[in-house]
Amino acid sequence: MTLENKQCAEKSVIHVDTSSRPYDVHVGAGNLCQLGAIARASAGGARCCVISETNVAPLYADAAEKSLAAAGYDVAERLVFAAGEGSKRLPVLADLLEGLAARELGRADVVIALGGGVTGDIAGLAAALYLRGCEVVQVPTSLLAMVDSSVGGKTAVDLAAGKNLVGAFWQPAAVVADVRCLSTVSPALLTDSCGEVIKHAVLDDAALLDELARSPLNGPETDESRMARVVARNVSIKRDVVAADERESGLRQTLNLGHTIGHAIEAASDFSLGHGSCVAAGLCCMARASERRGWCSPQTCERIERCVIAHGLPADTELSHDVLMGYVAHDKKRHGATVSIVVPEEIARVRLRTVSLEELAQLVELGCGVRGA
Ligand SMILES: NC(=O)c1ccc[n+]([C@@H]2O[C@H](COP(=O)([O-])OP(=O)(O)OC[C@H]3O[C@@H](n4cnc5c(N)ncnc54)[C@H](O)[C@@H]3O)[C@@H](O)[C@H]2O)c1
Ligand SMILES: O=C(O)C(=O)C[C@@H](O)[C@H](O)[C@H](O)COP(=O)(O)O
Ligand SMILES: [Zn+2]
Repeated sequence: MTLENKQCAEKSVIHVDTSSRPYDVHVGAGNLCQLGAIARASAGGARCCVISETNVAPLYADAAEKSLAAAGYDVAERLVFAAGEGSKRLPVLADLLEGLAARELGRADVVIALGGGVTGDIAGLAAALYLRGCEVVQVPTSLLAMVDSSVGGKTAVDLAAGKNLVGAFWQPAAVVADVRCLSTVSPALLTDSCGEVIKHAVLDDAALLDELARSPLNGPETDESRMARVVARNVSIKRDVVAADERESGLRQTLNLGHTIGHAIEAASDFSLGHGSCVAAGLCCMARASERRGWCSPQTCERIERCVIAHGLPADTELSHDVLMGYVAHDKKRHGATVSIVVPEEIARVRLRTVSLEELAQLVELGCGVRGA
């Protein structure tokens, strides 16, 4: 195979057909230089502004802006906020909105969200709000953002009461994922992101789960080609769900697998633990609870735990059940005295259950902190 063909083989385009707007997710090595052309074809507009953060902007904003200018955009001065979950807050959102206004972006102009899930969430929300909605192109640079947060249109900031409590559904005009950007990601962040990859495999792809358990995605066997394939498969899994249920009235709630307990672990750590690691721990806790309730087999639970542990991700939490329940009580999926949870039954089969807070407390007792007990 010639080099040119090999590069073509690593590229894929996944079409996402949500009811509010259809768009394409471009996955491949070296895609960043195509950003301008993809934005022009999908979002149009005359002017654009890159929103990024202090770690990612020095690495990739010049290349992104060069590509945008080459495609004919009038590129406004970029907006850069402090990296980290601590920035996913209303004051930072307000600064970004003031920044877009100061740069005189119009409603037909384009926000470029360049970064990990934090950037995608807050820049996506800024785009949803600014002038009651302008175009956004998502350019995910972390693995988590490539496989999950850039796709599906959930945007949000956090409140003191919990994660993602203020947000909007706002689909991008396009997603441009360049797996080459992962070359600058730290091993710890790559590992963290694998939590959402494993979640997708548990939801819909038993063969992928077993492949990942044998050969972890954060291991030495992963080259750009494998990474691009796994990212594209993850995007397809998420695409199928969000296309069927964009506003999370049913099926989309399954994407919250591992999140009821995961979000609680994340908030209790004051966001010092990464989102993907917390999802991995929450997923294993729910799998163990499911096994002990007789909802899934020991083998199913073990396959999930094995894959999580093979990636060096946490398979449990040491937080007390009281602390966990204190945070779960603020979960968005709580409706009065009940909470919606996602329970693994088999690999590639999960069930949504509505449980009382008392039942959830029992599941937490069964699934969390059981190692060595
Ligand atoms: N909207 C959704 O559907 C959705 C889905 C999953 C997660 N999320 C949200 O995403 C966030 C987590 O995303 P994340 O893990 O990407 O966090 P993040 O954006 O904070 O990125 C993690 C770290 O990696 C750095 N980074 C990102 N790309 C890099 C690169 N290419 N090279 C070097 N450093 C890089 C960042 O600067 C940061 O320090 C959470 O806020 C979570 O709630 C949203
Ligand atoms: O896209 C979705 O839907 C998801 O639930 C994906 C999750 O991985 C993501 O963490 C999402 O932000 C969680 O949504 P929330 O509504 O529980 O905050
Ligand atoms: Zn998540």
